[in-house]
Amino acid sequence: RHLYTCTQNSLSLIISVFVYISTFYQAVLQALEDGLKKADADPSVKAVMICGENGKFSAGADIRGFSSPKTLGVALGPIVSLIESSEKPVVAAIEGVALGGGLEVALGCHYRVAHAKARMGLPEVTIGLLPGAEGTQRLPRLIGVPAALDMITTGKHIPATEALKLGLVDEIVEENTIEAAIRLANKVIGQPLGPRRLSLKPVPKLPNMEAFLQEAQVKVKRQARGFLAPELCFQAVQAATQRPFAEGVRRERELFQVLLSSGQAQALQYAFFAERAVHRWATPAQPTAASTFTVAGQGLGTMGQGIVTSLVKANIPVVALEQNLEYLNKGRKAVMVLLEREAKKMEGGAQKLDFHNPARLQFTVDFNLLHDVDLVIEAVFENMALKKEIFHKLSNICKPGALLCTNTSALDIDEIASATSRPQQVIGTHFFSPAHVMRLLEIIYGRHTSPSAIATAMQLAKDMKKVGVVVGNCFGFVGNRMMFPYVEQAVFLLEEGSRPEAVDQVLEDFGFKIGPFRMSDLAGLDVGWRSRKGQGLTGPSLPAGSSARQRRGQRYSPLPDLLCERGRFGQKTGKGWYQYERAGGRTATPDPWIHGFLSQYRDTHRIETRYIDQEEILERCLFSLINEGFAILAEGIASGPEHLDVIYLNGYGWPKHRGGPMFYASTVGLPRVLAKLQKYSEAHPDVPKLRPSAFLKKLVAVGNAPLKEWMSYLSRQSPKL
Ligand SMILES: CCCCCCCCCCCCC/C=C/C(=O)SCCNC(=O)CCNC(=O)[C@H](O)C(C)(C)COP(=O)(O)OP(=O)(O)OC[C@H]1O[C@@H](n2cnc3c(N)ncnc32)[C@H](O)[C@@H]1OP(=O)(O)O
Repeated sequence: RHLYTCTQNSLSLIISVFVYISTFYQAVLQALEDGLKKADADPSVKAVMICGENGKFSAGADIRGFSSPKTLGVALGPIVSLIESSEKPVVAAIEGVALGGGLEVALGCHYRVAHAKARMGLPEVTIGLLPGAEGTQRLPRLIGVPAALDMITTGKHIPATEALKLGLVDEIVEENTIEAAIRLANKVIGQPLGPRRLSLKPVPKLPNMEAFLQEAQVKVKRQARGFLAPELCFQAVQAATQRPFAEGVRRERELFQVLLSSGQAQALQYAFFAERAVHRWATPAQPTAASTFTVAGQGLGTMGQGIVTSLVKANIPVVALEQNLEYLNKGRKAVMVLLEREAKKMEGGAQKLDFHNPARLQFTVDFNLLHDVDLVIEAVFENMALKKEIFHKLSNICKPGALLCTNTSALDIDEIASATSRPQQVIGTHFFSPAHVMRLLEIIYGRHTSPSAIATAMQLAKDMKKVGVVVGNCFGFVGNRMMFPYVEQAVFLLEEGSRPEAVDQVLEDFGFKIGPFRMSDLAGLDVGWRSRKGQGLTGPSLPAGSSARQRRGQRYSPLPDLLCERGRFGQKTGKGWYQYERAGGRTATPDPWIHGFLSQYRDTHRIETRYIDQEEILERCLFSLINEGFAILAEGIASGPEHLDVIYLNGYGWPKHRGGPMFYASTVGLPRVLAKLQKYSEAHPDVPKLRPSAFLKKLVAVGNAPLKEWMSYLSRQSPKL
C-alpha cells in the first residue's frame, strides 16, 4: 500500500509496511512483488531498501488470518525468493520489531541493518506454527544450526546486539536506520550478490551434527509435552541439514500444513488474543502511573521477596518493611541474592538494575516510613486477624491517596478493607510464586474498591510486565476456586482405587508441567492443612462426632489431613504423596508406604477398590474445574471465559496448546462436558462440584453456543467489570 520510489542517494526504492499486516496482507504482498519487479526492470534503480512504517519493520502475518481457510504462510515464500534473486542489492532497515514473516522478508534481503533497540525473532512456534516462508531453511544457513534451532523452537525475540553477534544482521546503528541502510546500499552497489543469497549457502557444518541433532530432538520433545509445533520446527531445521534448499522448502511447507490443521495452532492463537483482550479491560477512571510510584512491600517472606524483586526490576522505587530486624536481615539477604541473579541475566542488555541505591530500594522496620508511599503491597502470611491489624495500621499511617493492596490467595477483601477508613482504596493483588518469575497477577476488587484503584492496580501489573486479570471477590477468587474441585477429585480418585503417580501421569500426559500430587508436595501439604483447620474442616475446631468422610453434608476426604498428621508435608520433609531422596529433595519416587496406607484406608472405610481408567481421571479432574469456571462466569466474578483461560495459562501451568480450560471445553463440546458431569454426578451425589452448573446447561440448551457468545447468554454481569 505504501510503496514509492525515492530518488535520494542513487535511487533507492523504499517499501513501507504497517507493524502488522491485517486486511492489507495481500495488498502488502502484492506491493512487495510489484515494487521489486519494477525496481529490477528500471535501469535507473541501483539498489533497493525495505523498511517499515512508523519505526517498526514488521510483526509478521496477521495472526487472525490463519484461522481463515487460506494458507497465507506459503504465499510469502516466493516473494522472499524474489527479493533474494534480485540483481540489485536489497537492504533491510530493521527498526522496532522484525518478527515472523517480517524477519523472513529480511532474510531474503542481501543485507540487514538494525537499530540498536530493534528486536528480532521467529515466534511462529508460540502460535502453534513454524516459519513457513522459507525461514527454517535460510536462518540455519546464516547463523548456524544451534542458534537457529534455539530461535525457531523457542520463538524468543532477540535484541539487535545479540543479532549482530550471531551474524543475523550486518550492522547496528544508534541513529537513523534508514539512512544507514541507504548508505550501505550505496556502498555495495556493483558487488557480487551470490555470496549474499542465503539459499545458495551451505548450512555451516558441525563436527558432530548427528549427535547434536539427536540430543536437541530429545530436549525439544521432552519440553514440548504433547505440543507439536516445537517438534515440527525441529524437523524443518533438520531438513535444512539433510536436503538441498528447494527440497527443504518443500518439507517446511508440508510441516506447516500439518500444524495449520492441528487444532493446536487455533488454541495458541486464541490464547494470544485472549491475553490482549484481558489487557484491554477499561474503566472510566484514570490510573496513577505506577512507574512514578513509591511502593512499600510489607512482609519479606518468600512472596514478599519475589514482589520486591519484581518491583525493582520494573524500576519502581521500593521501601521494604519487616516487623523486626531478624526477619528484615533475612529478607534483605534473600532479595539481594535474587536481584544479583536478575542483574546477571540482564548483563549486556539496555536496562541496568539499580538496587544498591537507597533512593530506589530501602529496607526498614520503621512503619512510619510508609507515610509518603503511593501504594503498599502487604505480603504477610494468610491470616485474617494479622492482615486486619496491619491494614488498620496502614490506614492510619499512609497518606490519604495511597492504595492499599493485599497479597492473598483466598481471603475476603471486604473483610480486610473493613479494618480501614478507606475501603475504596483497598484491593487484592494475588501474586504467584515465585513472584519475580510468574507473569500472572489476579487483581481482586472488593465491594467498595473504586474504579481508579482497579485502574491503578492494572497499571501496576503492566509496569511490572505482568498479566493483570481483574476478578471479583470470592473464596479462592478465580484461579484457586477452580483448582479446589480439581484437587478434590484427584484425592477422591485415590480413595476409590487410584494412586498418586497414576493421576499425575494422566494430567502430565495432558500437558500440565506437574500433576496435582507432585504440585501439592512441592507447595507443601501443610499450607492446605492450615487453611482447612482455619475453616473448621479438620483439627481441634472440628465438632466432636463428625463423620470421617463427610463435612457439612458433603463428601470429604481426610487423606491429606492424615498425611500431615504423620508429618508428611511433601518435599520439605522428604515425604508426602511421594518419597524424596531427602528433606528438601526434588526427585519424586512412588512410595510403597502410600500404597499400603491407601489400601488400609479403603479397608477401614469399607471402600471397594476399583480400576479407574485414564479417561475417568482426566474427565473428573478437568470437567469439575471447568464446571466451576461456568459457575464463576454466571456469578459475574470474571468478565469472560478468556479471563479464566489467561489465569490458567499464566498461573497454573495449563498447557498453552490447549488454549485454557474454557477454550478446551469448547473444543471438547459443551454437550459432552455436560453429559459426563451428569454421569459422574449421578455416581457421586454427595459431591456438589460435579453437579453441572446452570450456566453450562443453558449454553448446551441454546445449541452449544460458541465461546465468544457465551457471555451474551447471561443477564447479570458485574457492574465493575
Ligand atoms: C517490511 C516488510 C514486511 C513484510 C511483511 C510480510 C508479512 C508476512 C506474512 C507472511 C506469512 C508467512 C508466515 C509468517 C507467519 C507469521 O508471521 S506469524 C506472526 C508472527 N508474529 C508474531 O507472532 C508477533 C506477535 N505480536 C507480538 O509479539 C507483539 O504484538 C509485538 C509485535 C511484539 C508488539 O507488542 P506490544 O507493543 O506489547 O503490543 P501488543 O498489545 O502485543 O499488540 C498491539 C496490537 O497489535 C495486535 N497484533 C500484534 N501483532 C499482531 C499480529 N501478528 N497479527 C495480528 N495482530 C497483531 C495485537 O493483537 C494488539 O491489538 P489488540 O488485540 O487490538 O490490542
